[in-house]
Amino acid sequence: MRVAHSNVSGLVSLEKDAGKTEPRRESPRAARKIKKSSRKKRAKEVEQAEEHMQDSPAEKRSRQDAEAEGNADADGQVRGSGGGEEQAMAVAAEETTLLEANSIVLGGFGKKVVQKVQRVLPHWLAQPKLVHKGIKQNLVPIQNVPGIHPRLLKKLQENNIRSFFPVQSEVIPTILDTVSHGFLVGRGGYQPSDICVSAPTGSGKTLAFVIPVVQALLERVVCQVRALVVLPTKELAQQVCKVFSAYVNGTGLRVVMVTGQKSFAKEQEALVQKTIAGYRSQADIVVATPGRLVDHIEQTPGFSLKHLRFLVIDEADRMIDSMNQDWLTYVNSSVFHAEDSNPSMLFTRKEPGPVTAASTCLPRLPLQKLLFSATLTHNPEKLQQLGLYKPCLITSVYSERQKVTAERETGEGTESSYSLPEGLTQYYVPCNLNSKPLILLYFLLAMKFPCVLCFTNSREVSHRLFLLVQAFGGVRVSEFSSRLTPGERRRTLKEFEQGKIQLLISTDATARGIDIKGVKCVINYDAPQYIRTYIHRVGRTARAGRAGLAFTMLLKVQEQRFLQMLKDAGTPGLQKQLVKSERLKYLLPQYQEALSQLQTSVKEERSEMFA
Ligand SMILES: Nc1ncnc2c1ncn2[C@@H]1O[C@H](COP(=O)(O)OP(=O)(O)OP(=O)(O)O)[C@@H](O)[C@H]1O
Repeated sequence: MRVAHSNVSGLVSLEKDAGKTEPRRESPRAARKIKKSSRKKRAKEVEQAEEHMQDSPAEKRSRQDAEAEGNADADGQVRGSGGGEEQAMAVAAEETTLLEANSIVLGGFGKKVVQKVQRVLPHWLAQPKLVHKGIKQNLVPIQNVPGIHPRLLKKLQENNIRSFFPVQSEVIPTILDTVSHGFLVGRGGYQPSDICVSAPTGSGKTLAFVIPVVQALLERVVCQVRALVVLPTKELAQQVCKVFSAYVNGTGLRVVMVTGQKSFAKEQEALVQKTIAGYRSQADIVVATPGRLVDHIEQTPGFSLKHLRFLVIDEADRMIDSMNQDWLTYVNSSVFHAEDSNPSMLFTRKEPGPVTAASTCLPRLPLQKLLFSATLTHNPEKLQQLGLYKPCLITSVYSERQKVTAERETGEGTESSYSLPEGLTQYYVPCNLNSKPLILLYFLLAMKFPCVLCFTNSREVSHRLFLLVQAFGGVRVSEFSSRLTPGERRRTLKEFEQGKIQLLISTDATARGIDIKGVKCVINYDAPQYIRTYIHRVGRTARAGRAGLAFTMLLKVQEQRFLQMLKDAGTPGLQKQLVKSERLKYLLPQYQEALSQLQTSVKEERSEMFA
């Protein structure tokens, strides 16, 4: 039976069911003892009560008299007054003790001292190789970086690259070192380490993997898919594909992009060719988005990754977030469990495991993973999903001050070190909902900001803001979001890069990785929710050591949280930029007109949608 009663703190406690829960304080033995003694006492009380009932009438009367005078106790012995109460209290106290001994406290909402869990990171994460340099002061002439093939040096010069950025001069030799004995076997026959690179936006990570991958494959004889680069968006894949194409040009290596920009059949044709002897790979390097890649692994006959040597995961933290698409499982099964794998192959394919005598008997073709991101997670559980082998981490920071420790957006409570571009100047602009569009127009019209990339938090806001600015006039404006077809998106980015668009209003579709050289200023029209989003958005400017401005519009209610988020992240020097309402006044009449025009446009669009 469960009996509810109040304990001292007023919380309700339940007498536990026998055998279901354990006594709260006493050991089982002590509890049994207490129970036994209480049973004895109760028996004694019952006995005495019975005796009391059996008294002769005379005795009863004298007892009653004595009781009336308050002088009788339960034993029939005459005591001092109040003896009954005392006894009742003693019994109650005893029962409470007994019940407490046999009960658990539910709730327990009082403050408890919780011991802080000390996080212990794996050594490779806790002790990264730090590239502690700024871009401009630490350019390394390309000839000074050891191991680069003369052919590639020539290509670099052709592409106007005279010096390497710090992260490139560190990462390129590290990767090249792992292929110093050719790409078919690791050094000494061992599986090479996977390499993770965490470096700020615009620090040149793309070239840091393009150069060593192309160099490693320069000597290949048969065309097979040996490098696979996976990226989260089509635009990024296209960008990376362009860089690869610039460096494989004239080498005989082939790069194929599979992102869904072309029809599936066209991509299949580009990947494999059917001959009388079977299927022949047409690609050495495949640049892909995860969904389309899985489609080809499943549905393209002859497309195989069994010769894959490099798996490059760009924007790695974002790609980890998309692990639920299971793309890595498909890649692994295509690499290690290919149906047409030949057991008599000189180089075996086995997933990396412990080094044993048996494992070193046959030469193994290793699969090396290369991870790149400006906001690489330091969460071991997340990284574990990638199945990294003896990874090493290269982290680039400009200064201790700019070392950002944050990963609050995921709420995972783990610390990561991010850093922002050296040439970035950041401001926040206090505003209210009505003044937001006016401030944006003021920046563009009065302050004449050229080439502005403006971020909103949704495609609806992007579209309306675009319509509003268009209706206002005087600004060459475009929008970029999933409302546009891939072709329109490509065209828009091109025009923006060519300077034909002054203001590009975008969702977070352009927040990551997109490299548009002329972006002078980023405006967060809607404040980003997470530090990672902020870092990628503002990283569209101040690239490659250039200067750039970032403005974040903040409503009063957002100010504290946002500034705290940046402060927690250790982001220095966010300055306040006030725009006084008097300065916006001259825009008001035209703005009112634009608003009513916007209403008409929205109505028209709605009626078109439901027509
Ligand atoms: N050694 C170099 N010399 C001159 N320019 C370079 C060099 N390396 C890269 N760049 C240029 O710097 C810009 C940024 O490079 P990249 O896009 O690789 O940066 P990133 O680190 O990948 O940035 P994000 O994290 O935003 O993706 C590009 O325009 C690129 O052409």
